[in-house]
Amino acid sequence: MQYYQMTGFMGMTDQPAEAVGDFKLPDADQSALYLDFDGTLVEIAERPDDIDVTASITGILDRAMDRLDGRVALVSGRSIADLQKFLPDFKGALIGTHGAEMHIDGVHSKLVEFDEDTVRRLCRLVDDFAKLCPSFLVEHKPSGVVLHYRQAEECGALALRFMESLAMAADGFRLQPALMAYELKPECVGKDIALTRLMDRLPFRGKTPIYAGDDLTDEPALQLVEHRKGYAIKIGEAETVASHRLPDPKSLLLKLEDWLV
Ligand SMILES: O=P(O)(O)OC[C@H]1O[C@H](O[C@H]2O[C@H](CO)[C@@H](O)[C@H](O)[C@H]2O)[C@H](O)[C@@H](O)[C@@H]1O
Repeated sequence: MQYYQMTGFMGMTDQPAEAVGDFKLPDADQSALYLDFDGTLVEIAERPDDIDVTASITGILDRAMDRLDGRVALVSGRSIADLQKFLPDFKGALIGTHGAEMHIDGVHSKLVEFDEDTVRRLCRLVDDFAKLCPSFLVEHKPSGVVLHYRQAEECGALALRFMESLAMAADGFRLQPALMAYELKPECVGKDIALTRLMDRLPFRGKTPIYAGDDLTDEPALQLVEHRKGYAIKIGEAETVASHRLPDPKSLLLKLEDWLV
């Protein structure tokens, strides 16, 4: 049994055999495009602020917005403020902080309730802890906090123990393991939950969903897209519920470029 089957992300039936990248995207006129950000659209970098949002990425997003009449959304673990910092001209929908917030048509909304005092306390505690090992990097989010250890790999186990303890003590919050990072986020947050809300409103409603994502946090969203008979695309080699796969962000950009001609 595979990992995602054990955790309930993946059904017990075999996935269809398909060579990596060997699939055709559906008619753009009938589709909506949902893209994870880090590791899917942009390559992973040493630090969250080091990512390179290339002209090719912004160009593809512009073309997709045009070709799909605005049915393009980014679905990220990053906060919306952070996404907007990297993509100031993007006019599509944004789902941020793993589904805790949404920005659409210039309107920002908070999608889940959580205790803001607890978030402030968690941020302070993680900030203090990180001072013990200067290579740690702390990222504050509106609804949580991330402890990055990419520059302090030897401290990964220590980071896990500390963040696990905080998760146990903070009512309503849970630990989210991430790429070389541990995050504390509200229990009720999920990209799939936010995505359901977005898919059910115009201009996304009734269109075939195409979702690309690389992380564990994308799996519930990929599962939702499979369920809705859309195109779930896993980026990278990790196990997945998705029926389609591409090796890296570069190949996703090429696939989208071909599709949008
Ligand atoms: O949901 P995503 O858009 O994939 O965001 C997931 C997290 O991405 C960022 O952290 C990761 O990417 C960084 C830049 O490549 C990398 O340095 C870090 O090690 C990764 O964990 C972001 O900082 C987080 O807030 C997102 O949740």
